[in-house]
Amino acid sequence: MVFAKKDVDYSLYLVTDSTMLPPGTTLCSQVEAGLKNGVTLVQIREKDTETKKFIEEALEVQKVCKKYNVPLIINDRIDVAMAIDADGVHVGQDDMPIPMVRKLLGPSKILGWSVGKPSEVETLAKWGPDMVDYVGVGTLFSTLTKKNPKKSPMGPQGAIAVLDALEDFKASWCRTVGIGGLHPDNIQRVICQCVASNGKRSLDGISLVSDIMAAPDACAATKRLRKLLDGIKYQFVDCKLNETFPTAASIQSVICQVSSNRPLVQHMTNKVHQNFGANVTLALGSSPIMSEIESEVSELARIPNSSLLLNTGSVAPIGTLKAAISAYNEVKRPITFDPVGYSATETRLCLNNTLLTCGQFACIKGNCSEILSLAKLNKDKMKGVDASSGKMDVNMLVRATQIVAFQYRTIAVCTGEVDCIVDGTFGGKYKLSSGTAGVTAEDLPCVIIEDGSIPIMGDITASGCSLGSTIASFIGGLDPTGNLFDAVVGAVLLYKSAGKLASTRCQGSGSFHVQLIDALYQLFHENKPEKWSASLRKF
Ligand SMILES: Cc1nc(C(=O)O)sc1CCOP(=O)(O)O
Ligand SMILES: C=C1C=NC(C(F)(F)F)=NC1=N
Ligand SMILES: [Mg+2]
Repeated sequence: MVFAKKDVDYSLYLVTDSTMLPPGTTLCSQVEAGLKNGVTLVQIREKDTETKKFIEEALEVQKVCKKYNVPLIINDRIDVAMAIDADGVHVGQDDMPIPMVRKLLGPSKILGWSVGKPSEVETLAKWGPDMVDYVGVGTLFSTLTKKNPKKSPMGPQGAIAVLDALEDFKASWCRTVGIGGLHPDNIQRVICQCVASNGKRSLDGISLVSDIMAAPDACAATKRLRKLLDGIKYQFVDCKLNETFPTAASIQSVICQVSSNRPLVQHMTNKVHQNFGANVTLALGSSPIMSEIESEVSELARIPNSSLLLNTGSVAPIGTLKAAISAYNEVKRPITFDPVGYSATETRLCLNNTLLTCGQFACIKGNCSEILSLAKLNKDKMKGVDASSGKMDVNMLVRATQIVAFQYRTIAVCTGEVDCIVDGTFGGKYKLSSGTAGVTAEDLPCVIIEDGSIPIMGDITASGCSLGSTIASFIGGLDPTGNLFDAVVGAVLLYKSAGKLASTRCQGSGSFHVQLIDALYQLFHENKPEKWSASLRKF
């Protein structure tokens, strides 16, 4: 049986591994359980099996695949693939070169290649459409399944770079599956975030080993995966994600929700910010808890209206920060991420990039340089920097904020003289293969808040960090019917207006600290956004 290549369904691609079978299961029983519940492609990958046994197993698996009319791919062993007339072969970068494999297999067989970086895509594109039919994009997340791993986890951002390369090098024929550490807790995020920057393609499927092969109930495991793949909405927070333009009325409603829900805002943040952040949170009718104890994150996340502010000035061990991200994601409670000093040092770059792959953030907020670095638009690439004033051109700021919002499927906030806020959640909608149907970062709705500069803001500690406290309070205080974008925009608008008010009342930076808390308290409790000095405008 020859499968027409265009008909291959890459959506749920099972790769076998008989070294992890639970008691009472066999290679074939696990594969059949998968096939019965939605596996659409099978690859037999048995690195340590002798050829004779490998062929016996492959023939058995092939029989089961034929029963479900699903193609069988053989990993690495081209000889075995030809001997049993399998439907295709998958090879890695260090296996037989693709052109040779294609010569042996002939044109109609399916040929897959492991790809980890754009340069490998350039090679594949040069070979043209008759060579590689699909690529395994990985290693997405750390995994114990692949022995002596040669690649460190690339995260969704690494996969985006590969998807971009496929578009840049015009390899439109080539399909893609993500692989490496994929499980129900990260699959929707991966499909949602792994979209080419031109919006024209997302992954065609996901490929996994242990989630099914090591599952005591492979039927249930496969059903769960199938449901996530066929879903269309990634509801990562317990509130509304619809893209509406915030108004004074909608912001007033957010404040009513916050004051009645009194959110618990867990701060994992730097020492300097802790005290002031706690007072800002209290001024906003919310209750702060400054906790970096790993063993209590799950309990805190489960408290109604919990909200996590993760400020990477925190000195908590990375394991604690990762545990907090997982705990809040698991219960769909919001995380506000503040990648302080994002790329100022190698250490911070590595820490921030690692945390950015660990979970879904409701909001990512940073200053101009942090957002520009996150968007990989560092200054020298920036035509927009005005030589004399050194001021950043608003267009560049908006562009960078849109890129961050798009790539992390989050609400991105860039703070400075002008604040930009972009909604990159797409309402939580996601889809295999077709990306965002061509919608790109620059199409994303952006709100600008300009109220002139407040120079004294820079003369106090934790002014930027405390905007994080404000955002986390507002998001955390939402009802399930509350709107995430309204909450973030409302928080920034309130903070900017309070800053302006405080700067007119203070005598210096010392009293500015106090005046800022008073102004936040006053504007919050008055709850008259239409009277605030800072104003919104659509970009
Ligand atoms: C077979 C394989 N290839 C990878 C790559 O990165 O190319 S990672 C991997 C193992 C994936 O196993 P699990 O789903 O259990 O994490
Ligand atoms: C190393 C591998 C990487 N990717 C894939 C697949 F996902 F199937 F493309 N299979 C492998 N064996
Ligand atoms: Mg290999």
